[in-house]
Amino acid sequence: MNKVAVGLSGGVDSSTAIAMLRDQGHDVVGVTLWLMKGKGQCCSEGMVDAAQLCEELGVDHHIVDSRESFERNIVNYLVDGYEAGITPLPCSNCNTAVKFGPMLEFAQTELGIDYIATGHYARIQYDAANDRYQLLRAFDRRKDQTYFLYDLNQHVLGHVLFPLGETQKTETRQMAEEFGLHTAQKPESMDLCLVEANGSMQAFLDKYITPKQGEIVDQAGKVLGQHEGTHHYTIGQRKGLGVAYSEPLYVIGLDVAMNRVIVGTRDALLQPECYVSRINWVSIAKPTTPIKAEVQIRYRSTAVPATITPIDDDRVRIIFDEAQPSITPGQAAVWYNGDILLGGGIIERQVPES
Ligand SMILES: Nc1ncnc2c1ncn2[C@@H]1O[C@H](COP(=O)(O)OP(=O)(O)OP(=O)(O)O)[C@@H](O)[C@H]1O
Repeated sequence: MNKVAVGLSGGVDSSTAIAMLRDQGHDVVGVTLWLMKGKGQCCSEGMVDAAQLCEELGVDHHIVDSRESFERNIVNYLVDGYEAGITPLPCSNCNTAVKFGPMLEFAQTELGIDYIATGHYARIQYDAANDRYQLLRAFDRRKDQTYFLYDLNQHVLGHVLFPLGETQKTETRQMAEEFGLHTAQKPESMDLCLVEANGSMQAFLDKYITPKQGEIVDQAGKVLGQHEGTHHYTIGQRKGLGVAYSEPLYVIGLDVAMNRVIVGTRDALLQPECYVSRINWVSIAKPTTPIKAEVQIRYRSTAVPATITPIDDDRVRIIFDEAQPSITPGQAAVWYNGDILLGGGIIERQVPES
């Protein structure tokens, strides 16, 4: 029996995770990070649900005020990124900088508890041959969240449990019912927490970034329309361009200096390669020669075959077997060998060829 501090958002997954661990005989406590002001998951509603759950289970519940860290690491990161013309991925950053590291630190130093757990759908296994903790895709592939966890370090992976890694989401709800948890029928969160809290990413960003009208142009620089601010657009976006054209048009570039949104046809979206930095090698040590792997460039996209060449400690070049659409600077590229997450990093802005 281990003592485990379980991260509780107030949702069904973390509720079931803590109940499962207690059922298996672990000595559990709940920890909720207070991330944002207002109502909703991660905010007051989530904290109340988590507190009620701990009361039902008869276990202690701790709330850690993490609002300042969330503001600094996530809100500022997003606003700065969108202002600079990229589409930052907040969730992996949130997991690394706001959730896992600080929660483990809190558990170990404040509670004297050596392990934390969350309701993420992912698996960890220890590879004795390489003395590394490996991160593996969840059994429920549709719920798999490893893409957002690529940046966790070995220390954290060695002290985290993912009780739902081998569970199908349908079974999670069933277990929650069987455990009699009041969160059993709570609806799924459908989007980023900040999007849920603000209605849309645009509404969130408009609170921080002053809209600045500019031109929508094609690759030749021909003006096709007007936009209300480059931060409203992302590479690959098709909807909401308001431009009439003979073929569907997509955002293929954001030129912040010229305050222009560049659009093109689907062919123009295809890129054969990209550069990725801020690398974290997870399940293997940094290779010295190119490796073949399957690379995922968005949470919901399929991993596709590619060759990854380490350039220096913190940078790789990825050449896809087939050119890919919507390679988006700021999003994570995460590479796998089957179920095993090998590593990942952040897609760099493409440097135009001169
Ligand atoms: N504010 C928080 N405080 C502590 N742990 C959290 C918090 N938010 C999320 N977590 C942990 O991270 C896991 C994944 O969070 P995510 O936001 O992806 O929600 P989810 O998959 O909908 O899970 P849940 O149903 O538990 O909300 C949660 O199951 C929980 O263990």
